[in-house]
Amino acid sequence: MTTVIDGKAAAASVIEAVTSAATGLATSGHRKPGLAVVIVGDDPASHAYVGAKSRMAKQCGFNSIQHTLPENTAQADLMALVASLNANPEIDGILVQLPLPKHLDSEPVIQSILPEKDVDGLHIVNAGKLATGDLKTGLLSCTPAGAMILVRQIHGKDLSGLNALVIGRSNLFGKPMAQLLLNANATVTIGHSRSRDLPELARQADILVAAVGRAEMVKADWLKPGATVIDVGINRVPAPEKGEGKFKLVGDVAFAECKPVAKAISPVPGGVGPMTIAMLMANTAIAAHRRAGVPAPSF
Ligand SMILES: Nc1nc(=O)c2c([nH]1)NC[C@@H]1CN(c3ccc(C(=O)N[C@@H](CCC(=O)O)C(=O)O)cc3)C=[N+]21
Repeated sequence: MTTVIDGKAAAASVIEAVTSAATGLATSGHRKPGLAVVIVGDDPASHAYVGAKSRMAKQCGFNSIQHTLPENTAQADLMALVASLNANPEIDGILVQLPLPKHLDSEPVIQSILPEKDVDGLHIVNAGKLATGDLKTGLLSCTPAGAMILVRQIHGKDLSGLNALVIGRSNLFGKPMAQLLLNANATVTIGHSRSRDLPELARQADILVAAVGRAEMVKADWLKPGATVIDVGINRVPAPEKGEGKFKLVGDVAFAECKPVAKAISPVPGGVGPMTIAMLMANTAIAAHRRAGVPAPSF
């Protein structure tokens, strides 16, 4: 029987550990962890995600603040807000929701966040620590860190001898995911839109991680029988069966046909998505402990 990986349950247990870590800080006389979420513009999907993050932060016992800036915000004003959050001693974590409106350049904004407050793990210092094998002193990118916890549920910590394929090469996900898998001793391949034969690469993978943003691209005949499949895609597609003009979420993996071939598979929704938010909370708790000079928990 195929295991359908329960991302909601895994996220709930991370959140429980984060909440008790936050309580521990508060009862030992420290500030509660402070998370600042910055959102620019009116994109409804972004507002939905940010709302979920702010709610979860409150649930964890954090001091959660949200800055909502208008669509026409200037680059300099966004940079100034980040500078003030960097300087604010009550703030342990800063997240600038992506994507930003087209007239803004996200890279200088992200790189201006203090690395120790970069709970998205996107600052070059944090990316560089991961790339050089330091997984202890920086902050890890949330979605790959969450996906890795799901992989560990199936295979344990040591992936020696296993072939892993990551489809997608973004700084946000593909590259850090590949590095986490490599760090766990997997034999890692990164596939992407210019790869010659993705299905053939996929058929060699014991662990297949799909993050391309193309609905149900990975088919059953791409899988090595017994593979573990982690679906990072989030695609909103029309769902006429739910009614006219309705949509549903699907991943990058054709779930129904792949499930019988896989050993384990993460669904969309209810797989990696909830883990992303949980790891954001985990990073904020870690950052708060470090800034308080208290040994940080690991998740
Ligand atoms: N600076 C930044 N950091 C991010 O981490 C970041 C971002 N910008 N921009 C957008 C993406 C996307 N993202 C998700 C988080 C949770 C779910 C999630 O919980 N999804 C639910 C379903 C939610 C629904 O129904 O819409 C699930 O998969 O079960 C999905 C996607 C974080 N992102």
